[in-house]
Amino acid sequence: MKTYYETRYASSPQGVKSYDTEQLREEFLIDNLMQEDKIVLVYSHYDRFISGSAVPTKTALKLEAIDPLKAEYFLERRELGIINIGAAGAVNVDGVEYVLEHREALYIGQGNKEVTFSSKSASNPALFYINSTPANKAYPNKKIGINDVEVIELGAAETANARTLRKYIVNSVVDVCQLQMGMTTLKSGSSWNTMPAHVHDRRMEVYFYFEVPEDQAVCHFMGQPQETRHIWMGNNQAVISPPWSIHSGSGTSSYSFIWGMAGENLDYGDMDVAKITELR
Ligand SMILES: O=C[C@H](O)[C@@H](O)CC(=O)C(=O)O
Ligand SMILES: [Zn+2]
Repeated sequence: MKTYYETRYASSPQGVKSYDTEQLREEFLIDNLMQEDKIVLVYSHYDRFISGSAVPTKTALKLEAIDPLKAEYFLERRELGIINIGAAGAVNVDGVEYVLEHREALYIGQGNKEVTFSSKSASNPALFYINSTPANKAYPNKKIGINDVEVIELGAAETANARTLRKYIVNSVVDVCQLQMGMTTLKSGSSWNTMPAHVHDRRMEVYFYFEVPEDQAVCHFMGQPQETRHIWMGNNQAVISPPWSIHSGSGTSSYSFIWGMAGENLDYGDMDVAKITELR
C-alpha cells in the first residue's frame, strides 16, 4: 500500500485535562510523516483537516481518495496546499506539471481529478508536506514561489523569539475557501515560536516542525491558556491544535515549522492573545 491514513477524532478541553502523556500523544501528535514511497494522511475531525506527506523516490505517487472522503477522487470536495521542504520535485495536476523547488508551494483547487507527486532525484527526494480542507468553490491552482510569499519579522533576541514568518497560502496571495498555510523559521539563538501564545476558537491549526537538528527537540505547548500541557516533538513531526488550544513551542535549538489552519474565517490576524504572565 502506497497510501496510509488514519483518523483522529476531536477531544473536548474537559477531556484533555485528564489525558496522560501517552493519550495526549496518541490524540494530537503525528509522528509518521515523510516516509519514502508513501503518502501518509491524518484525517482530523477538527474542521475535517487533513495533514500529510508524500515522498516519491523512483516512481511517482498518486493522491488517492481515502475511504473517509467517500468521494470518487481526493479533491472532489476539497482544496489542497503543498509545501516542498526537500529537494526539487514536481506535482502534476490533471496533466499540468508544477515544478516545486525547496520551500516552494502549490495551491490546488477543488475539482482537480488527478494529482501525482514526483522527485527530480530518487536519492535526494522532494519532501512534500500536505494540508487539505473541505472546499465548496473551485479556485484556480497557483504555484507560490519564494518571492510570492508575504514575509513578516517577529519577536526579538532579548525574548528568545526572533523569527521570520512567511505567509504562502493566505487570501491576499491566493484565492482559497478556508485553507491557510505558511512557514516560520526561528533565528539562531531564539527558541520560542508563537509567544505570546494565542487561541482562535474559530480555527483549528496544525504545526509541522522541521529543520530540528538531530539530537534536539521542540517542546510544544497546548491546552487552554490556563490549563496547558506539553508534547515533546522531534524533526518532521506534526501536532494538531484544537480551536480552543494555544499552540506554541520552545526548541532546544532553532528550527522551522509549517502552520496550516482552517475554520470559520480567513483573517490571519484574528487571534485572542494570552498574556504570558497569565499562562498556567
Ligand atoms: O495563527 C497563526 C499561527 O499560529 C502561526 O502563524 C504563528 C507563528 O507562526 C508564529 O507566531 O511563529
Ligand atoms: Zn494560531
